[in-house]
Amino acid sequence: MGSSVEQNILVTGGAGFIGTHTAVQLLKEGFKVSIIDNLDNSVIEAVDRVRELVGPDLSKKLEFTQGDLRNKGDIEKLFSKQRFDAVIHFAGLKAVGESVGNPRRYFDNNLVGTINLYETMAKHNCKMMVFSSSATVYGQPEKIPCMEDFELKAMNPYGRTKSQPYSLLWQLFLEEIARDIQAAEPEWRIVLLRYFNPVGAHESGRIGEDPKGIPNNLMPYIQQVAVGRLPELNVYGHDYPTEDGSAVRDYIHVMDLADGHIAALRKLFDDPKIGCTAYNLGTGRGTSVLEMVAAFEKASGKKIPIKLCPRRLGDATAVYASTEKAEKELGWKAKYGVEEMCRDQWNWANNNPWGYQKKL
Ligand SMILES: NC(=O)c1ccc[n+]([C@@H]2O[C@H](COP(=O)([O-])OP(=O)(O)OC[C@H]3O[C@@H](n4cnc5c(N)ncnc54)[C@H](O)[C@@H]3O)[C@@H](O)[C@H]2O)c1
Ligand SMILES: O=c1ccn([C@@H]2O[C@H](COP(=O)(O)OP(=O)(O)O[C@H]3O[C@H](CO)[C@@H](O)[C@H](O)[C@H]3O)[C@@H](O)[C@H]2O)c(=O)[nH]1
Repeated sequence: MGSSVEQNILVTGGAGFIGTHTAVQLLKEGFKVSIIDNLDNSVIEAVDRVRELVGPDLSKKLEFTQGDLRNKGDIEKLFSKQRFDAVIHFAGLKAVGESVGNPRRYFDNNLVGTINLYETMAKHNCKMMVFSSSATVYGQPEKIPCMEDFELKAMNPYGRTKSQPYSLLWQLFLEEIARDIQAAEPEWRIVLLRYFNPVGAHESGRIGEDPKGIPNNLMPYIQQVAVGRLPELNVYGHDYPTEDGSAVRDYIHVMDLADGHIAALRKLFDDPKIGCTAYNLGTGRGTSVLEMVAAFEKASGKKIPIKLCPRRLGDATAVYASTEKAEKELGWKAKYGVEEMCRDQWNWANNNPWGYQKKL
């Protein structure tokens, strides 16, 4: 790719966890960044901290719009003002539990919002997209590591009912929509990034994950136990056929993930034949829940009390990525291990025990 200095990137959902970290890296790499976010699961303070981290000069290249992808007019307004070279599409709701109880809200937000985005992009002839997908599309993999060409088994009805939380089907639908659009209009270039388990925070401790309510995911939960917001961690499953009986995942540092988006953008700009291609973003290493707890205790010096509980419905035993394709084709490889993930997660937690809130 040539110089990225004047490349202008629209980042939907850029005020959120992965979006803020990616915005910092994009600005540092010389891209112009325009964020659209409805602040449904984020706060403007997060964007202010991105500005603070990159400094006043690079901040001039960052624009924020409070808008909602469900409202086509909000997207149209942005595209009619400026030309975007590509879109990184993070905006979406992701709370698994809530999506079971309220699927309409999830389909409306995640599917309608995404379709509005594609339509507006097409209208303005911006046809390059990096999309946030998830390892969840592999369901309960029969083999590990997960390779990108695995059949997405959850798409068959048996897989759907038996092994895939119904609530996560929209992630598969969104991948299918991307593939269909690109197949029908080959000028589109779309990269689907299948994130494994993003954790950690920017090394400054100024930005990080700040879930509303009681966290669903392991690391935010551990973090809240460490700062005294929650009494103990429920460990879901201690009878899995793994070394210590707890489930195994591929945790990836959010800064590595952010850099993966830049590698994906470069691929889009450089490779006219990319079509619609999926890449795993993981480390290729599996870590159990109990190993993660031990690593966090070591990094923080805090004891994390645990309670051994039954398995959580729909959870897979062990999931980790094959990283070969991303290494070979994107020239990207995760740099950080579990130790750095826990160090940075703790630094964020310790400096911001209540997240972006100033006080209780
Ligand atoms: N964090 C993970 O573990 C993980 C794993 C796999 C995939 N993903 C996907 O990656 C994306 C980003 O995840 P995240 O962890 O940063 O989540 P996040 O909730 O922190 O960020 C998403 C952002 O999108 C915004 N948003 C939601 N709906 C919107 C709409 N209709 N219009 C405008 N803005 C909207 C939210 O306010 C939020 O700031 C999501 O699509 C998520 O499904 C996340
Ligand atoms: O309080 C908790 C939370 C989680 N876990 C376990 O920790 C592991 C990791 O869980 P979690 O952090 O919730 O991630 P996953 O279940 O692997 O994946 C979910 O979270 C990922 C990261 O947000 C998304 O990519 C997926 O789509 C979504 O299914 C699992 O074995 C859980 O059972 C616990 O033991 N206690």
